[in-house]
Amino acid sequence: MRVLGIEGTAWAASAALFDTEAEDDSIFIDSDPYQPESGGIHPREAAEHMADAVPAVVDSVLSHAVETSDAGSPEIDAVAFSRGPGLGPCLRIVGTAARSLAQTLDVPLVGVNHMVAHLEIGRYQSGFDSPVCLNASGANAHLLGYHNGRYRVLGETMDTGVGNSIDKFTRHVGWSHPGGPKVEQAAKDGEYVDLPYVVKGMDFSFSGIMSAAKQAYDDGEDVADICCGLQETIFGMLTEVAERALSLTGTDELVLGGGVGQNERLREMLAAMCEERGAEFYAPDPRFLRDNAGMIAVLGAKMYEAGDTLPISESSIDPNYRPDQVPVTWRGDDESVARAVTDSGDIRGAEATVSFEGDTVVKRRLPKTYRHPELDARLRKERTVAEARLTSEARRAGVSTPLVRDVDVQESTISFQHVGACDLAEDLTADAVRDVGTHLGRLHRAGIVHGDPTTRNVRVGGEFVQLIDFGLGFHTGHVEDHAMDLHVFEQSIEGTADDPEPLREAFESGYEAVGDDDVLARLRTVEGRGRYQ
Ligand SMILES: C[C@@H](O)[C@H](NC(=O)OP(=O)(O)OC[C@H]1O[C@@H](n2cnc3c(N)ncnc32)[C@H](O)[C@@H]1O)C(=O)O
Ligand SMILES: Nc1ncnc2c1ncn2[C@@H]1O[C@H](COP(=O)(O)OP(=O)(O)OP(=O)(O)O)[C@@H](O)[C@H]1O
Ligand SMILES: [Fe+2]
Repeated sequence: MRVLGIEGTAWAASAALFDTEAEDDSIFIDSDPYQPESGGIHPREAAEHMADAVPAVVDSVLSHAVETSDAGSPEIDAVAFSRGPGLGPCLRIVGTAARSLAQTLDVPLVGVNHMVAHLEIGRYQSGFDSPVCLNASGANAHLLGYHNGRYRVLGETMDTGVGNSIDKFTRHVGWSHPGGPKVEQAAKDGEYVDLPYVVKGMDFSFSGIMSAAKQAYDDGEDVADICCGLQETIFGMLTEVAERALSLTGTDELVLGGGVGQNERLREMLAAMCEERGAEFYAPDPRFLRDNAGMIAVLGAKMYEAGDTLPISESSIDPNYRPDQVPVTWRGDDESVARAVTDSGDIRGAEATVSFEGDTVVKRRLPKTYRHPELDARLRKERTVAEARLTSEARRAGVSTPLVRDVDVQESTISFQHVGACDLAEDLTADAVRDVGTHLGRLHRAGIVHGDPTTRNVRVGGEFVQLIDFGLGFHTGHVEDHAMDLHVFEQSIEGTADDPEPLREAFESGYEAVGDDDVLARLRTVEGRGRYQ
């Protein structure tokens, strides 16, 4: 089968031929990038570039198709194109080009989600079955896992995409677009500086770091040092949430996607994290990480094989096309990112190792070699202190938590009373989830957020449903922070439950009974935020 793919969501006008029967599975790609003269990507200029460059790259791929066919014709079976997400003016040009080519060649049209393509190229090349995927691209940053016919968003940025955040900083210091490679280069000569580190469960945000980085530059801090601090902080956050996703789902395969994935330091951190926990890591070659039509053609071929083609009349583009909206027609229903976790003896959580000594649980935050040593020391200490303090304070606020028996901040170790029979993830019932809602309501009333309320951080099967793992918690009366806590919990349910809706309802009814209505109202706006800016 031979599929011609066309990409053009933002900056890369690209076409590719994927021939599934070629000996080496070869993928021929021709791309023409748009380079803004100044500033960032201008949608109108980018669209003008698409209008010029898409026909040229398509022609070049068609010529290649003719050259590599015995028939003297291109022998294309289907045309696949990026349907979204991306810049509307660019997508429209690509959509028009793809429709007319499919009609001229008289072959089916396949509409591909660009973010799912960033994921599937890594899955295809790695041969992994059901990995967690970290998409680190310009306009996006999220973790995806497949479950029940859809890719679930396990965690994502609450504001801008990771590449766009970096590019905004480099614009501030007067460097040309794209900024990512320049930050990578400059960081090599820099010394680490501290910047705000913001992770909430598997979600994260970049705006605070970026303001702090710009401020540091304006204050005369060495730009190479800031670049080093930026990379260590941002990529440390992405690696941490990726690890949390592996831990939450029980998966031992991670693939990387997106243009920021070309960064050596990010790849090094992810590889080190995976090695440390015995997981496998795969990062495609740079030409398949940055926007390219090869990934569109590869996913296009899978979709075409599954009969997932589009009538021309229904092939409109969608600038906000989310990966979790895509019906995944090319994978089996029985595949899933969520697998049973078999625990024998010690448990390796995302952050710590936990060992059981009688009815005592000893939690140690061991150093993470992927993190910069200064950042690592700071986080381990801060979180150990927060966890011990907030676990006790939560009890006083009427929330069931284990007793804290001993704390050793120097060694980042805490001893807790053993509670519950299993994690909520293993026995996910509406009743237990309702109790979690009530607990969070009480906690918020006491001015505390949990910070990482997932189905693995709740223990069930004992006298009470108990909350554990307060290491990311803090004191706050802000509605926004409280709503974020609820969002993190709901995402963890949606990531793994077969039928999340009744659980969500139970959770919110539990919260409503004691918590603040404003928080539930804010939750609705949090859910729709930070996507594709
Ligand atoms: C929707 C679509 O148009 C969009 N595409 C996109 O953002 O292009 P992509 O090729 O995946 O990523 C580009 C980003 O990748 C960054 N980048 C490129 N090389 C980098 C490097 N060595 N280190 C860090 N960032 C890098 C650039 O600065 C830029 O922000 C997306 O996938 O979100
Ligand atoms: N007090 C406790 N009683 C019983 N089991 C516990 C207790 N504390 C931790 N565990 C078990 O250990 C696992 C990991 O603990 P914890 O969540 O605190 O570690 P972590 O490394 O912070 O994990 P993550 O960041 O992945 O949530 C829990 O999911 C739970 O199964
Ligand atoms: Fe992309």
